[in-house]
Amino acid sequence: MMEKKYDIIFIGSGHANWHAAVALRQAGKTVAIIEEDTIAGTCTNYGCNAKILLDGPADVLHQVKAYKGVGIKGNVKIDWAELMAYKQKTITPIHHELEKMFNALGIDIIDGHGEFVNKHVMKVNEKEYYAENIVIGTGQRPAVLNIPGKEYLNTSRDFLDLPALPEHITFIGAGIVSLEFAALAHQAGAKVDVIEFADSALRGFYDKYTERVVESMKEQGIKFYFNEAVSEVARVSGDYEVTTKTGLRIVTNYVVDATGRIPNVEKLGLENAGVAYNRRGIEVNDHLQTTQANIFAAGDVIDKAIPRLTPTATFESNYIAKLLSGKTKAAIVYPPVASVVFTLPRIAQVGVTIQDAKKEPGKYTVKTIPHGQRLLFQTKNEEQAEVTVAFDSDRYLVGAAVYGDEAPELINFLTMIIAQKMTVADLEQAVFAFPSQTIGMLNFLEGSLKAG
Ligand SMILES: Cc1cc2nc3c(=O)[nH]c(=O)nc-3n(C[C@H](O)[C@H](O)[C@H](O)COP(=O)(O)OP(=O)(O)OC[C@H]3O[C@@H](n4cnc5c(N)ncnc54)[C@H](O)[C@@H]3O)c2cc1C
Ligand SMILES: NC(=O)c1ccc[n+]([C@@H]2O[C@H](COP(=O)([O-])OP(=O)(O)OC[C@H]3O[C@@H](n4cnc5c(N)ncnc54)[C@H](O)[C@@H]3O)[C@@H](O)[C@H]2O)c1
Repeated sequence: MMEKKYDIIFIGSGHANWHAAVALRQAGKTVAIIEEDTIAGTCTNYGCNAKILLDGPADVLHQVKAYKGVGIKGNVKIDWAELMAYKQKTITPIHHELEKMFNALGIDIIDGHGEFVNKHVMKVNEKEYYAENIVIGTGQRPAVLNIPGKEYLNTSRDFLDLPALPEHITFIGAGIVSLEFAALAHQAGAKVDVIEFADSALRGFYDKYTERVVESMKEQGIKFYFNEAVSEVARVSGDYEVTTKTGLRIVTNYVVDATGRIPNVEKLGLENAGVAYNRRGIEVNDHLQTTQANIFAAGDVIDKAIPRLTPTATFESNYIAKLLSGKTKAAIVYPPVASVVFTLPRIAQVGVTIQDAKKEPGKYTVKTIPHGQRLLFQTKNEEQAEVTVAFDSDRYLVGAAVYGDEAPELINFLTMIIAQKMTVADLEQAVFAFPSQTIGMLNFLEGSLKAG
């Protein structure tokens, strides 16, 4: 029996979907969101927000340690249980607030697992719902290694809810999730090791800076094992023994599997709706339209080359809102996308990667700005803080990579210059605050950037 009819049904309530759901409802459309878990999705509940909240004191501690011997004495430490209680208190209300907003706007929330019956009909708990358009924003889930002892592996979501900090934590994978959590767990007082089957960490980021981060984390006391594939986890007298194919054995208190994330495309009935997908996600065209004309996809679940991040999911959601309300017919055009790894120290990048720019010296000019060395007074005793920038042949800034604790803010500043194609003359239209790392950056940039 058909329960109800809508203009648009969204599957998933994360950033990929809820911005469009709100905008389309405000534009007068009838809208429903199907959600089987917590409203607001990964970023809010089990990703970015929860992570950055726990990272706050770790970041402070990291900076305190940078002043040891040059102005700070004594030890400060993190009370994990207190911090976790603060995290729950701050993060938990957010999904309730969002739910209230949906209710107030008249967006129906359908609680349960959504599955396509055909290209217009979704089934949830044996009830059927019709929609003219359907948007798939089902996100990704953590990959779980298929090895003996996989039942002992914890995910990023488990880690972000740990009531007590284990004494010894072992992370499998040296990707973004592992290294961010490793940095934070170390500052919180845990003994930490990272096992990675490749020979380097944080693939895709500028290798000079990823190597520096790993070196810095090693100096802090975090152990790294590269070229090691975990083959088994066993229970040994209350602890866990992690074994790799080469025979490395680590006895630990807690194991986090952070070996990647996989798109939620199974058990969605995509075949019933004629929606094509592969193991990287749902296939879409340049209008985020799937192989079925009335069905769209957004966010992490899309098979895409750009980073799977909250701001990219939000950008896609805003685009779908414009498309389905008739405000645009144009293809989606992605602006430069900034990515940050919230390790301690942090790294970030945007636009043309420094690796790619270096491969084409005739096309790009690469410059290094060692602001930690040259302007140490503006950093928090961070001598290694550095930015590498790439300019095109017209001297526009087209790419940047940042190493240092202020990477998230600096990359946003550089992203603005790239996105707006700013020249020295444009930048001279504002007087920036001093001392600050941005103004330091400007002095160095001005020698290479297009004059006006
Ligand atoms: C630990 C961690 C830290 C992160 N940190 C950052 C960061 O600092 N910055 C950043 O930009 N990004 C970060 N990310 C990535 C970011 O969280 C994602 O890019 C973002 O959440 C993607 O949004 P989405 O809406 O596509 O997917 P999600 O937020 O995952 O939402 C998908 C929703 O769909 C629901 N769903 C799935 N299938 C069905 C179904 N069949 N029926 C009903 N509901 C369904 C799920 O329950 C989920 O709520 C992080 C991710 C993780 C895991
Ligand atoms: N700051 C951010 O923006 C942020 C933070 C966290 C997560 N995210 C999102 O989550 C995704 C990253 O998730 P992730 O860190 O789990 O994945 P990832 O792909 O970044 O890293 C996984 C790592 O695990 C390694 N690995 C795979 N199998 C292994 C094995 N058997 N043994 C040892 N190592 C193995 C891989 O070589 C890789 O280095 C990102 O793509 C991003 O979308 C973003």
